[in-house]
Amino acid sequence: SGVMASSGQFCSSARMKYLSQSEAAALDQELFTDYKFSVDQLMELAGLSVATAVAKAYPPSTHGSALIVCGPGNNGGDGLVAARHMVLFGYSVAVYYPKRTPKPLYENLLEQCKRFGVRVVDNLPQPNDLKNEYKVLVDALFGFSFKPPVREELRPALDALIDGALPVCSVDIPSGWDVEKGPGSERALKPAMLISLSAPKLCAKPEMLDNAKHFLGGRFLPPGIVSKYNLTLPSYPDQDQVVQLSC
Ligand SMILES: NC(=O)C1=CN([C@@H]2O[C@H](COP(=O)(O)OP(=O)(O)OC[C@H]3O[C@@H](n4cnc5c(N)ncnc54)[C@H](O)[C@@H]3O)[C@@H](O)[C@H]2O)[C@H](O)CC1
Ligand SMILES: [K+]
Repeated sequence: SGVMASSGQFCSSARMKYLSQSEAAALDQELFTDYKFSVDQLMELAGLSVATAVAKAYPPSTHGSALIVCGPGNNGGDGLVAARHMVLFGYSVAVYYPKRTPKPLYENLLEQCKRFGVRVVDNLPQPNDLKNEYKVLVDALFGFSFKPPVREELRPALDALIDGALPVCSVDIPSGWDVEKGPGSERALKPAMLISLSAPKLCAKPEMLDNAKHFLGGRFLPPGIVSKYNLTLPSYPDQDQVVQLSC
């Protein structure tokens, strides 16, 4: 349990448990092997959480056109799920998905996107021109399995997020950051918002996030995992899937 800030938001950076990269991977594995979740199940909840948090901070009434940059792993899968939910929330949504992993999971999510009216774009405009077409970017390029430095093939996708001059909402990890040590260089992505999934990772400490908004999403962890990893999670309001952290 944490301290309630005057705003009513959860603030407990001193006591918040931040996961290392190996703890995040172990927790994830345990959900599949011991708790018998399927990837699809957790990805759906993760992606719905992302879409919900984006809509709270950048609602469709003011930020109605979104570009979601999806990477080759499950972080990209979360982005594909979020894209579909954002259409239902009233956004016009485009997805840029340059490196596709040929697995039914991702192929099915992409087909669902198309059927829901998500535009799949094969080329990006120059970073400076992104703001002519979009109001908000969702960074679903790399999650907790990322190991810097970024390989050449996905450098242009990351550069679009860095140079796009638009608010970037990062899914789980700001892409390009070290999962534990954070941004690393001056050129690093500076997201306007981070949606940590299941529990924040070390790079989500307030001193690294700067002034970015921070949400926690993925209200799906079994109590046994919460106690085993000593997670200090805020209470989610009502039946919400996301909660905003105030620090
Ligand atoms: N447990 C949960 O809360 C859930 C988390 N989910 C999301 O899954 C990601 C982690 O997914 P994973 O597939 O393990 O890896 P990533 O998406 O982070 O990326 C792997 C992908 O990226 C490539 N890659 C790695 N390093 C580099 C590099 N330096 N340059 C280029 N490419 C790189 C690698 O080859 C892979 O293809 C987690 O963060 C959550 O977002 C799930 O949705 C389920 C619930
Ligand atoms: K990301």
